[in-house]
Amino acid sequence: MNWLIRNARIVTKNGDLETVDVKVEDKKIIEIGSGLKGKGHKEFQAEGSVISPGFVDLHVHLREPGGEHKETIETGTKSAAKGGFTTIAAMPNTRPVPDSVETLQSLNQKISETASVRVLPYAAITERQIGDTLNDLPSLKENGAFAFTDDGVGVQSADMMYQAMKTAAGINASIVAHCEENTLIYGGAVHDGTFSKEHNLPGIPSICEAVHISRDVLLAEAAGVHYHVCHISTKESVRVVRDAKKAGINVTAEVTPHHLLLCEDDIPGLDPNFKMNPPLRSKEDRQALIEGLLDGTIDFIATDHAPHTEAEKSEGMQLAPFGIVGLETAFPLLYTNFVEKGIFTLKQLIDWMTIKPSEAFNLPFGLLEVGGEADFTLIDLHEQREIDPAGFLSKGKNTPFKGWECKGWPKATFYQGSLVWNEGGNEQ
Ligand SMILES: NC(=O)N[C@@H](CC(=O)O)C(=O)O
Ligand SMILES: [Zn+2]
Ligand SMILES: [Zn+2]
Repeated sequence: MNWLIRNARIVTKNGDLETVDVKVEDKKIIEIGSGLKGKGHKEFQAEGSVISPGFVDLHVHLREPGGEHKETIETGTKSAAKGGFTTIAAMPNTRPVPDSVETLQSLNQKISETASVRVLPYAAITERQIGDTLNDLPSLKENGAFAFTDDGVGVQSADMMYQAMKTAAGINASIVAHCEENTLIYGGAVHDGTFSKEHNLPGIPSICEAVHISRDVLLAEAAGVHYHVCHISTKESVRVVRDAKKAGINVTAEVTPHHLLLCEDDIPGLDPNFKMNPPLRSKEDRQALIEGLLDGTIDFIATDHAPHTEAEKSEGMQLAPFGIVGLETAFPLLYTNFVEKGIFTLKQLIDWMTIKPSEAFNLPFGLLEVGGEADFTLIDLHEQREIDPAGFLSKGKNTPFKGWECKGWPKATFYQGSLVWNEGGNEQ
């Protein structure tokens, strides 16, 4: 399908909004300008909407194979499209784990059959993510592994991490780390702080994350690899990454919308929709994450979309699984609470959700440009609506943001020139 998007507002390099038409042919953007003429192009009236490159989320749990009761590649990518995402990277904590060429190939097959946006599959660092045996990273890379991670658990052995990093460096691949030192978890379900004390619960201290990051940046320096920190959550972690960058170490980091928006003081009670890993930390930690993003220590935003069933999330704070969904609420939440309040600019927010993750991993996505992929989303910055999990396309309804009033809803998403999400009323 060839499209002519009419009168969308594009964010220019210096952050202004300019009204443009965008012409799409053969999955590519072929022209951006005003008053463009089409020849049989289908028109899409985008008056009043901002056009952004499709969002890129490098931390998503699609749960398939093995966790289809929580999410599938089909439902997770529909949820992504509705949230404005056109490229997502799928975490490997599935059953089976993509730790062999066979399991990865079968995952790729399923993606090509059922995904409605681009899915980049991570492969695991260690066999079954247990941490004992290093996978055959070169073969996995040859078969389409986007990068390597054991997300869901930390790699406990420094030697294992070092071997993985050296191997990854040799094949120009990235190591992506869930940073958690098992001997410092203490059975915690929440952060070791005011909430854990008030409710007499075991807490996960900040050092549980920061000691792994400290270890890993030194290993990454020695191995000469690109090392990426998942869901950074503490002020100590931000400091370690900042110092490592200053020392010239090739480290990048991501932060989630929930760690930017919430802290332990916002947990209303023993509600497992506020339970995720890493946990919501202190308000000083939250402030350090915002500052880290603003000064470039933290490179981009990733949702860590982690769907679980309502039954699983009803097991109480201590027993319920860690994780919350994020794809359908990320942009509206961040736009409303940071851009509308003047803390981030619209351009900063869009960059942290598009070009910044792409640059960190050398991906050719995340820009709206002539000759580039026709991956974009049209966003209504004015209509205000309440977050209603019942309306999510994701199977997961586990969000702490139910009832939050937001603006900035993606109204239509195009992936490779196809309309993959549309609230309707704009096609002619
Ligand atoms: N973040 C979470 O709380 N949960 C993730 C695992 C992870 O990202 O570590 C999950 O798979 O449910
Ligand atoms: Zn993780
Ligand atoms: Zn995760």
